[in-house]
Amino acid sequence: MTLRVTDLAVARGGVPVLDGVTFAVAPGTALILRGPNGAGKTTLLRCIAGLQPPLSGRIDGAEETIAYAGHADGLKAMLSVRENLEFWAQVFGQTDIAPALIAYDLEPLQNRLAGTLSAGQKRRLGLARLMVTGRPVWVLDEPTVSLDVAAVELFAAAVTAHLAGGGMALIATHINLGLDAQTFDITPFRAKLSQRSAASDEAFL
Ligand SMILES: Nc1ncnc2c1ncn2[C@@H]1O[C@H](COP(=O)(O)OP(=O)(O)OP(=O)(O)O)[C@@H](O)[C@H]1O
Repeated sequence: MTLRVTDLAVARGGVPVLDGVTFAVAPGTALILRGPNGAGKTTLLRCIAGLQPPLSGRIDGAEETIAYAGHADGLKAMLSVRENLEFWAQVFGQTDIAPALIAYDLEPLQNRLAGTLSAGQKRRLGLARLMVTGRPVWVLDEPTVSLDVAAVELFAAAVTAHLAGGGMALIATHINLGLDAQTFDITPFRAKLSQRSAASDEAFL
């Protein structure tokens, strides 16, 4: 099923940030979200992932299909790398964590407590989690933060394999991942200043 966003408006802290956002991500494809700092990428992704409601508009194809990776890795510090993946696999009704361990070169670290990993290693584990969800739509907010060049390549390979299996990816990033993907610049959809100040005024009433 295609992920379809239609005429979406989103707000942060009660202030409209984006308005009229429309795009689609078809099976087997990725869409790269672009836009300067503060443009609203995180806010948009959080709405699509169901973490906050939109102001208006439609999101279709997102029910029970999305695996979201935001700025926080969401690891269980007192579980090992392997136990973290087994935990998430169980949550999503999956069993096989081996491909995720291999894809992110986590086998040598599998018995380490997640809390003892470096920032980049934690990020690798956070991204490996996507693979054990079995979910087709990966919604990723700055996934390569803390990753070295080799790990970025592992990530790009994991996304490419996911797409080849009919998956989808919506990725906010400032770097070039080398993926064969379309880009979508959200800058033209920034809410008008008048909308922003109107909302702020309301907050004072
Ligand atoms: N809790 C908050 N309350 C009010 N405004 C907020 C809050 N969090 C973020 N904002 C504002 O909302 C706007 C959109 O922020 P958002 O994090 O979605 O942008 P972004 O495009 O992801 O930025 P970046 O590239 O820096 O990560 C920004 O102007 C930001 O300052």
